[in-house]
Amino acid sequence: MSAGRFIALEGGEGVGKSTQLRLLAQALQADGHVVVTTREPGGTPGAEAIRAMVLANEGEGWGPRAEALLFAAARADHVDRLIRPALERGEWVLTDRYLDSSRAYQGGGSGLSDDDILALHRIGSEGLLPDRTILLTLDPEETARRLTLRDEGRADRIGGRDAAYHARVAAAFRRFAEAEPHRFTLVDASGTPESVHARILSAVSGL
Ligand SMILES: Nc1ncnc2c1ncn2[C@@H]1O[C@H](COP(=O)(O)OP(=O)(O)O)[C@@H](O)[C@H]1O
Ligand SMILES: Cc1cn([C@H]2C[C@H](O)[C@@H](COP(=O)(O)OP(=O)(O)O)O2)c(=O)[nH]c1=O
Repeated sequence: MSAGRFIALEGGEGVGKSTQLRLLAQALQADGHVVVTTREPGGTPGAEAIRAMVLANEGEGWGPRAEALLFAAARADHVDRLIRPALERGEWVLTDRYLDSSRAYQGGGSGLSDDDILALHRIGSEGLLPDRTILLTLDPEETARRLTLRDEGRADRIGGRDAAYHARVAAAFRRFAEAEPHRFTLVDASGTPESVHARILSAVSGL
């Protein structure tokens, strides 16, 4: 039985992660693979319950440390009850966001140290990393245009933070990709969905 592979799509809000995840899943299924698609925060009932709490605009929200703990707890349930079992069955797992979003948002955006975020990941998920992380990059103007078309100005608690916050997030993602070239593939998210999909297909061909 062919071993499963674990792929994460990462990047800022609105770059096209969900769109590309669907296209990649279809391509892998056409290739005969069993593919599980999922997202973070979420993917299991417990993780989705945490998602609702952490992204809701109501109430006073969470400080960066509490936020990092909540995302790590959601991930622990997601890894334990969905990701690891699927990989052990030899299936492919594609997730829309994973650990590097915590590193970029709670680390780069909110200032927690990368060591602290990685320590939470060791505790929560035994440090499980994807076989490949695809980082979608897009200039902020085009990203904003796509978000406006999709969300008509609505934003969740984190998406609604200011441009400087999201610029720190984007810079953090790039730092991670430069530091771990074996795991990350940088993909230009501009152009038609099909053209981005073609770039992603060539990025995962080695897997
Ligand atoms: N290549 C593309 N060109 C133009 N619009 C796109 C492209 N890919 C996705 N979109 C649109 O942009 C918005 C954000 O895409 P989405 O896949 O939801 O991004 P993310 O999951 O990264 O937030 C959606 O309305 C989607 O239909
Ligand atoms: C997984 C994860 C997501 N997030 C944030 C990123 C997003 O603002 C939000 C997830 O919402 P999401 O649905 O991914 O937003 P979008 O589709 O616009 O990218 O949670 C973190 O801050 N830390 C994390 O560990």
